[in-house]
Amino acid sequence: MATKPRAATRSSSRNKLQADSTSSVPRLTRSTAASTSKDIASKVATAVPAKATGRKPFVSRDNSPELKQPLQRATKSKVMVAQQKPAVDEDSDDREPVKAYLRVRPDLNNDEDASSTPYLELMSRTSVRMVDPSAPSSSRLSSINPSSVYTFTHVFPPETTQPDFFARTTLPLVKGVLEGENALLFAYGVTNSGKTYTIQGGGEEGSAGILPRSLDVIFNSIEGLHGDGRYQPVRLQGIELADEGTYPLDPSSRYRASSVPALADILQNLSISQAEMDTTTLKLDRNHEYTIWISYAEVYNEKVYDLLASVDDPSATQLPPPSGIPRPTSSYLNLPVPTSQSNPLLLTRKALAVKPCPASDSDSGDHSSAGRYVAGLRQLRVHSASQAKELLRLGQLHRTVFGTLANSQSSRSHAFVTIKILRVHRGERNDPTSIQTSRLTLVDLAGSERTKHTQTTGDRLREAGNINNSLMVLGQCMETMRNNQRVLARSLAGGVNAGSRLDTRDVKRGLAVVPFRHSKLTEILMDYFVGEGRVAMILNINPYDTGYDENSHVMKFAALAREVATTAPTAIPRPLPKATSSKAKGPAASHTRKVTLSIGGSGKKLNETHLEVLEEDEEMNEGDDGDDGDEPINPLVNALFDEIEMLRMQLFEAEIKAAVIEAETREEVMQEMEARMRNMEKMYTRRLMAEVQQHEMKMDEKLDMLQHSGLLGKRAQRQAFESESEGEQLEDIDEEDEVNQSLRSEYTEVHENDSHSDLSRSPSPLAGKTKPKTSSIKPLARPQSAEHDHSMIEKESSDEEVDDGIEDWNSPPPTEKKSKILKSPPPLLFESDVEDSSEDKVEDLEDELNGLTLSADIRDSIAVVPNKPARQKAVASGGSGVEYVPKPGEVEEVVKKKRQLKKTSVPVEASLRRSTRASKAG
Ligand SMILES: Nc1ncnc2c1ncn2[C@@H]1O[C@H](COP(=O)(O)OP(=O)(O)OP(=O)(O)O)[C@@H](O)[C@H]1O
Repeated sequence: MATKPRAATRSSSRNKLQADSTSSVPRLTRSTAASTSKDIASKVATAVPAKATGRKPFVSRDNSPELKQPLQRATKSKVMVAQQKPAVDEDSDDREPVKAYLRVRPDLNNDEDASSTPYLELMSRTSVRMVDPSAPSSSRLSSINPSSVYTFTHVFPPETTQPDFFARTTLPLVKGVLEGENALLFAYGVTNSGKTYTIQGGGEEGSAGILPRSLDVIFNSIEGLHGDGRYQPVRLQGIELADEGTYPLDPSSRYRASSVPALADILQNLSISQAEMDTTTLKLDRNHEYTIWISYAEVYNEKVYDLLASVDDPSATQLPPPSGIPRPTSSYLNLPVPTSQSNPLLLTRKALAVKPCPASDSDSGDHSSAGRYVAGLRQLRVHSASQAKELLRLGQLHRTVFGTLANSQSSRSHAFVTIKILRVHRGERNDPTSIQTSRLTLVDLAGSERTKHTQTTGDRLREAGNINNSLMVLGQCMETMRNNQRVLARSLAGGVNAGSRLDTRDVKRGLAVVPFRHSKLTEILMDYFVGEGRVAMILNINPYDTGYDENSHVMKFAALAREVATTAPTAIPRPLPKATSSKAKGPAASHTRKVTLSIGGSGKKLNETHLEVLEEDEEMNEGDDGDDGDEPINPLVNALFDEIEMLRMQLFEAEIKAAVIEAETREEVMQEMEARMRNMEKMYTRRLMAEVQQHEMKMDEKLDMLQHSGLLGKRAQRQAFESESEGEQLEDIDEEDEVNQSLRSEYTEVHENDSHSDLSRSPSPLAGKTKPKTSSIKPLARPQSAEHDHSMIEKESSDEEVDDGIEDWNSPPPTEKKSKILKSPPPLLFESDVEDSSEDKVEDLEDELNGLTLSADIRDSIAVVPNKPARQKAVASGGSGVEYVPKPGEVEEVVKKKRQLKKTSVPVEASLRRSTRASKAG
């Protein structure tokens, strides 16, 4: 009877391959090396041998026949086997990278100022940029780029809701677990970044985290498909018969923490909400029955503790034995408060050992591939989501109590919740070998802040050191796995290119040992990385209250994790283990600390509880979980292994140190170079500015010279003349008329004055200038001596200098002066020069004006000596007065000189303005 189904299975395998060879020709045309490479990749990605995995999760009882005992194989499943096995075999390299999700915590201070997150910028749905705010702004512009772009599977901005986050990250894993896959999800980030909020949730409506939601979805989906719990899980993936009388369990029974009003009632600040429910339901194969089991552990100070150790299990015929020493009360949740200081309450908890699973747990029968488990960790069955949440609440309470006792506001331990699902086909519920186990582990890691930032001392320092150590080892494991995978890929590529067969032993030899055993955290998680399981990581980041350094460290960790691939998970039925036998337990070391716990606050009575916490070390030879203690372990091999790991660690540390020194040196050199470049930049800028100023001054001087020489004015005049053409000419004519008139009026006035007094003088030319030029020509008094007048006019008209003085003080300088200026322009380098030259100009002009006054005296006599045509004109005018008639060309001459004077006055004015400005500035 036993051989027939086995033959059927083998034949079905052959059928599968045959079917595949015809249906999947392209796949089979790949080189042998390539297919070998897949096989190797799935098995030797790390130095710790992986389990024989790669089988697809089944969707019905028939699609994983090779996992079951031959006796249980039904012939009717052959067809399905033939169809599905090839896919299983070919896809044995079901490796996928670790998924990394980034979640940005909102600003809880409601700080709307966006500048409070200067170093984090969301670039897309999968990437963010971080810019080091401490980097000097100049270096941001330089070639040295202080910003880094990090890529994730998905980036969740601060406004992401809990349901949305759950649906995108955890729901696919929950689905996989219900179908027989294993999955690990851990939250990583610095303190206060939202890890606990993400996993467990907040207190508000709709803020339940991924853990309660996962439980809701699981129980929604298996509604009506509950198994009877005849078998219970042991270790990592083993199954054993449940204790008699523990099943069937009344689903309405509840787990209890305490029968005494206790500390548990006071420390009720727990975030796992009972009221809220996620209504998502997944479609499952209804031919299966499911039982759900929960375990809750924490790693604190490199010791593993069971957070459900003291929970009263209603299914157990007797309560778990009280741990520790007979003192006032037993386990930590049954705490009467307060107690006196002289008789402190003793809290005991025992650390659990992490042990290798027995070979029987491995489907390959290989001891090394069976993984490691926490010996003595309770796995409690739950029948409903609310029961599960209640249990987790108690575990959370336990964690909070001990966290509070450790005087810590934040989670200083790594908390692991594992939801284990046992699934069996209804028709095979009595066959333990057909039971499949799958598990989902959610890990809330302790904050990743570094000790140098937290300035911790004493116990806190030890705590922080252990946290950092475990997180560092996790990083090292990932790095080694990634390097191994690269080595492997290179070897495979080389083998394929060379067309040679690959020797797996050679490939294995080139792989490094992954240091999982260097910390409890990695030891527990190891199975997900080396064996089977899908791994996802949530990066929590709080850009508001935490620094750039801390968060960039977290980002780098994520970047590393994303480069690691894990093997796709599989559900494997396990053989029933041998009967368990108790073994002699070795003495356990213990660590005791005394703590005073104060409870109370505003409006509450202050209670003080004096506690003594006894943390016992794990027992070295505990054999309560079956045959794992029987595994033959060669002490020499173990010692050598430890030696290798130690050396590797030393090498790793040395490399890290060297890398750090190199990075620091580079940074120093870079900063020095930048400083130098900045200094040079400043120096050149100063020089440039000085040159620009000099050029401006020179330009001003040149302009001054040009203006002094009248070149600029002439050009402008010429241009104006060209543009205005005729109109300008008309203006000139007007101006000539004006001059003509003013000469006449002066002439008239002179004669009028002469009629009153011979000694009176004509008004000064300046006064004449202020007079309206449109003054009408009065009838002139008859000149006393017309001949004298005429002779004087002739004399004056022959004297150019005197004529120049007639005009206003804007009149152009004499021609000799102009040429003088052209020949030697006055240097205007110093203020005093400017002032001197302008003062000189003013003095010159005043002299000219004085000369003008003198010429007025002369003009007195001019008016009375009209020339002949003038006299004739006077007669023609009716004889009422003598009118002055200018000589031919006289008016034009005066106009010309007037213009010249105007031009000369412009540079003088400019010089005056500049000297005024300079004196103000001085
Ligand atoms: N997405 C979010 N939306 C609203 N509040 C949040 C969010 N994330 C975190 N918080 C709040 O921020 C605070 C800190 O979060 P939490 O305790 O989860 O941080 P943590 O990373 O677990 O810290 P520790 O490592 O110290 O335990 C809590 O008050 C929490 O309610």
